[in-house]
Parts: sequence; C-alpha cells; structure tokens
Amino acid sequence: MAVGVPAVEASGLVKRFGGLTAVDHVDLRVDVGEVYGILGPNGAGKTTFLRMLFGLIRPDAGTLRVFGRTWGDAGPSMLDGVAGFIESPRFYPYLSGRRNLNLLAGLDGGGADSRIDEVLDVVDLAGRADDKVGGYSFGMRQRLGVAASLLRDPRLLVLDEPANGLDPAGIRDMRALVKQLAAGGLTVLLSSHNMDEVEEICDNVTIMRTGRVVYHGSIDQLRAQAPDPSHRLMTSDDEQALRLAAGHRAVAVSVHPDGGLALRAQAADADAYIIALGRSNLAVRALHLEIAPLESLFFMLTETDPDAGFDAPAQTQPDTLTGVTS
Ligand SMILES: Nc1ncnc2c1ncn2[C@@H]1O[C@H](COP(=O)(O)OP(=O)(O)OP(=O)(O)O)[C@@H](O)[C@H]1O
Repeated sequence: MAVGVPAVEASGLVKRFGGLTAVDHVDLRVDVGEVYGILGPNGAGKTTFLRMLFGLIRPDAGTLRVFGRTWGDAGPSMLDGVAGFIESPRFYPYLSGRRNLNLLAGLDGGGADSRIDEVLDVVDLAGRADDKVGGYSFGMRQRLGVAASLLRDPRLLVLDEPANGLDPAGIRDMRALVKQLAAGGLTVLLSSHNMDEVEEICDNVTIMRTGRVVYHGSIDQLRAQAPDPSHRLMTSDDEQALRLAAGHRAVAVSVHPDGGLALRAQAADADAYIIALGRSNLAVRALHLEIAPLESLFFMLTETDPDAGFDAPAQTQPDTLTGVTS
C-alpha cells in the first residue's frame, strides 16, 4: 500500500514533435521505494518521457510531478533529490574516474566530494578509480555514470536503458547494482526494451508503444496474464505425438513451421503430455523453450495495433493495478 507523495506522477502527459506524438496522454505513478520500469520497443517514447522528467524538454500537455513538485511551481528545484542519466553518461576520457567525479562534485557542491570513495565502492570501481576513463569498458562507464548520480545522494535514480550495449557480464553487473541500490531504499525509474530485465528488477511496469501506454501493472499481474510458454518439440514419431495431443485438452500441439511440433502449455500440462508420450513408446528427442511467456506477452502488446481492440491482457489503470491509494 503506497503512502504519501509519489516520487513521479504523470497525468495526461503529451509531447509532440511536429506531426508525431512521441508521448501520447501517458499516466504513470512511481511510488517511493519501488523499482519502476518503462518498457517498450524502439521509438515507444521512453526517452522522451525521461527527457521531460529531467526538464530537458517541455510537455505539450498534461502534468508531471516529481515528489509533488511541477516545473511550473518549482523550476529546476523540481529535480531536488533526483539523479540519473539519459542514454549514456559522458565523461572526460583523458581524466581518471575519480577526477571526473571530483569535477562533478565541485559543480554539485554540498559535500559531494566526501562521498566519492563511497560511491566508487558501491559501483565496484574503487580498484580502477585512478585509471583514465578512456580505458574503461562501456559497462564501467555506465557504472561510473551511476556513481556520478549517487554523488548527489538522490532519493530517485532515473536510468535510461542502463544495460543497453553491455555484454552479458556487464548486464549482470548493472542489474545487480540496480537491485542493490533498490534494496537500500532508493526509488528507481528505468527505461528498457528488455522484458527479462524489467521482470528481474522491477516491481511495476508501464509498457509503451508508439507513445501510448498499452499496459500498466505489477510484474506479478503481468506474469498472471502471460500466455502459456511456447516450445518446439521433436519426437521419434511426430504424427503419433500429434494424435496423442488430442486427448490432452490443456495442451496445444501443432506442426512447427520449421520441423517437429509446436507445443504451447502450462508447465504441469506439458509435463503430463510428455509423460504420456513416453508411456506410448514415443521418444522425446528435443524440447526447447522458444518464447518465454512474458516475452510473448510483450510482443503481443507492442506489435498489435492498439486500435484493433486487442483484448487479452487488458490495459489496466495505473492506480488500480498497483493496489495504491491516491
Ligand atoms: N527531438 C526529436 N525530434 C523529432 N522526433 C523525435 C525527437 N526525439 C524523439 N523523437 C521521435 O519520438 C519517438 C519516440 O522516441 P524516443 O527516443 O522517446 O523512443 P524510445 O522509446 O526511447 O526509443 P529508443 O529505445 O529507440 O530510444 C520516435 O519516433 C523518435 O523518432
């Protein structure tokens, strides 16, 4: 149950670029203490939303409050307690990580300098702090960007696709860092185009496509609405396996376009069918998960025409789905 002023509250937010509506009447609420994901494919409007949050561009309509403040009421102090970066953080490559943070701390003032060792430690860069940033990997630069944000001792950390462009180890480290910061009580708003990432680290999610919200909800609700996982199945006799499926109403089995069979079912129903295949002397030669349920849902939501009346996992209103009270 959410209490108090939300960290971020957008209502009817619109941003147009000429004839293109990049953010189209978006409502969204991020409560203090949660990790919130804005998920969508390229061009969905995620970065445009975050740029409005940082005051880099102005909305054409709607309101955006950060800890209850609007740009109109508070001007730049709307961003008090907020830190983060859009796209990738930029640093002087010929200076060390520590020196870059020194310069930023000087701009921020307020004793940020005394936090440099601590934040380098948090992002696991203490051992490389005196090396030039030009020699850092992309993942290290992203982590230095988080360190620079933490210098401000924020209450809200905003990250735009923080794991984008990282290798698998960098992705793992960045996700672990975000989870660690969230566990320490920091509110995090991040954008992503990766369902796995959002599922792993976020409590609640808004899914966007072409500027519009197609889903708001908790990750648990999203999981509950996801379709059955889809597998590719190879057996010693696919025709007989297909016939056997007729007696298992909870599984959907069809001929896979690339050979073998396509099996769509919940895990327990798929298990029962596979056991039945064995009992009928049919060998299972391969069973691969092709599309994970949430990934499949993401494609359904973001590749279906929003005006076509897509009705499976319905769009839910922000304040009904997270169980929050206004
Ligand atoms: N300054 C701009 N001028 C014109 N069009 C813009 C501008 N910024 C963004 N757009 C357009 O607005 C739409 C949303 O872009 P945005 O960058 O917000 O999407 P995104 O969800 O962050 O996607 P990506 O993951 O590709 O960054 C896109 O069609 C983009 O081309």
